[in-house]
Amino acid sequence: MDHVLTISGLIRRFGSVLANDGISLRVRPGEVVGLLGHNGAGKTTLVSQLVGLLRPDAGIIHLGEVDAVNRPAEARRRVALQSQSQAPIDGLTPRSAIEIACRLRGLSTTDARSSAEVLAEELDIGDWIDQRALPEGRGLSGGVRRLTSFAMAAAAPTPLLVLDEPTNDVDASRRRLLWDAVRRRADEGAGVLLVTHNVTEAERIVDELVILDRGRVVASGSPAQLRGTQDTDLRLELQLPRAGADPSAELASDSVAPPFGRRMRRGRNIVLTLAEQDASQAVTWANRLRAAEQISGYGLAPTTLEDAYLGLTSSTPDDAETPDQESIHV
Ligand SMILES: Nc1ncnc2c1ncn2[C@@H]1O[C@H](COP(=O)(O)OP(=O)(O)OP(=O)(O)O)[C@@H](O)[C@H]1O
Repeated sequence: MDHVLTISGLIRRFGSVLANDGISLRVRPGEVVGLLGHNGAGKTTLVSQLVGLLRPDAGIIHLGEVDAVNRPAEARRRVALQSQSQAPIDGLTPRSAIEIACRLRGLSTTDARSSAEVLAEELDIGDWIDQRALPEGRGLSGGVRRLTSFAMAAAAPTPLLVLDEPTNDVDASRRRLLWDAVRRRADEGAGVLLVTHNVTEAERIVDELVILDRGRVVASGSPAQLRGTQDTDLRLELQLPRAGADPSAELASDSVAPPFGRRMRRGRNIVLTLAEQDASQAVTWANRLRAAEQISGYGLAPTTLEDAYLGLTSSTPDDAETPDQESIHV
């Protein structure tokens, strides 16, 4: 099947910063591809190039058959973008903003009207659809503005839909509606590139994930592939006491410990993966550690993509409280 987006060997520098360092990725029609990365990983730089706001230093960007670097105006017609910053809708109502976005993409007045109605219903923003956005964030909440931005991008069908952190400021129940609306656009044939640093949310709706770290692709594949574990695998999280040695540091010489897969440390928490059949041995081991006050508590649950993601990417300022993060395969 032809790809709606093909990026190959993309390089973009800002002075001495290599913001995109040879990135390659593809999006097929009907597919949601998540682009994950910490702050500063290079996500927005990539998006800006594919919509023609920045020119790459090297590399290929094709939107379908169109070379987006050399024919940006033509490429722009094949992609709709919900950018990370709020759409400038002050003075407009959500209804008029969505209808204008539709008209700019060539829809008739009648189709623009019905598209705004459908999206208001889909996203449950009917109560504010005729309320005017005012300067300085007055008139409409951040969440309704964000949903309106999404609706403006999604209202007229395009081969590629690019969403840069679409759920910022949106409440939990409308987030769900938004994800359903994204999935629906893909099921209707659009390719979706979803840019986010919210791993848990992305995991629920994406078909493929591309993980960026410091401008480079460090991993890509389906969520199950990236978790790097079997669907039945479990994670045992040990909480260490404030001043205690790490009881998982000497696993090889611990005869009671079950075989573990991946071991990751974040501050005072140790996450170990294990096979389902070793669960009861793991609980016995953890109970013994707790009785000996070597740990203050533990939890056993299915493995998460977030564990794999944190193992693949470099530490961020968020990890400042947990400077001793390390990822180890044992
Ligand atoms: N216009 C610019 N001038 C100089 N440096 C820039 C510019 N834009 C981005 N950078 C740098 O390029 C790197 C990648 O930034 P980018 O905004 O693409 O990351 P990001 O993954 O989108 O981050 P965030 O999640 O915070 O939006 C960072 O080191 C950033 O400081």
